[in-house]
Amino acid sequence: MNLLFKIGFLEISIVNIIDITLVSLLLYQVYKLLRGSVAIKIFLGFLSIYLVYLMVSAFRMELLSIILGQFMGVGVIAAIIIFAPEIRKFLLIIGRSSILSNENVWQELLFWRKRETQAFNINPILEASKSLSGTNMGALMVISRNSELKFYAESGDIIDAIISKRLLISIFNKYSPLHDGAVIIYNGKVKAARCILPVTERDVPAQFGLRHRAAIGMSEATDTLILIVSEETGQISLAKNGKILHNLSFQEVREFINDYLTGVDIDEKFEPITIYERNRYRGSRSASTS
Ligand SMILES: Nc1ncnc2c1ncn2[C@@H]1O[C@H](COP(=O)(O)OP(=O)(O)OP(=O)(O)O)[C@@H](O)[C@H]1O
Repeated sequence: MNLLFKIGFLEISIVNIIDITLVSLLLYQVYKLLRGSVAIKIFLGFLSIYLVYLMVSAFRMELLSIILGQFMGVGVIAAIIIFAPEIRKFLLIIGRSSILSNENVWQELLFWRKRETQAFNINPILEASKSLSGTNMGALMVISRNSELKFYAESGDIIDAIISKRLLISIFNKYSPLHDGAVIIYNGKVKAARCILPVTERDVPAQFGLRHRAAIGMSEATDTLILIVSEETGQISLAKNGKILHNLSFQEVREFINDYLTGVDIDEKFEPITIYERNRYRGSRSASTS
């Protein structure tokens, strides 16, 4: 059964409407993924050529449609090469938002194991952050609720020890051989230290150095919450889903980590980097005019 609607001389079926809605959603997701990067300009270029190609074909302009058709054919391969990092990110987003990406779900399905709650005592993380921030020691902590992040853990040194304030402070002590890089915290344990995180390729405010860029990059690639202690200012920030919250109080940090670990959706509370930049600009303008 396929219901048909008539709008003037146009006939649209339910399937057409679903098709158009899905394509619009897909294009919006691709736009969101590429927004702020150079790739968006290339993507819009491809899209315009494709639209011209469709129009030319509809008007049966054969010579032009053959030329543009050839270009589109080669263009698909070129797009795969040019957009390789974005395609990877897109697949990662699909993978991480799927319920099957949760390692606990696999364990449950395969071994009939009861799902464990990933909430654990976060006081050591907060106390260590307080101490590190007070002594201007930089730190980068990746908190994961549903994955051991083996791939990233293996880029550093595996530790697999129960978290404690002393352990975290020792790791991030400037003289410790483990201080360079990030720690991965999962299920109440420091899984690894000295881990290398993917650095974001987006434009970020100049004040954010490599530590913050790595935190944002990791939050784009995985469903984790990343805590950053700035070595320069001692300020504490959290990154989630490519967004960041800067200069947080310890109470706010506690609430965010607790919410994240108990499965509350906190993504909406984070500021996209573009908004962060705008607010900062407004803030500095009002400060200079007052
Ligand atoms: N890709 C990465 N993965 C993990 N850790 C990283 C990565 N890149 C940088 N770091 C960490 O960040 C440190 C450098 O921080 P940098 O001063 O450039 O950043 P920042 O964002 O300005 O932070 P801060 O405010 O602490 O100065 C490095 O010593 C290293 O420990």
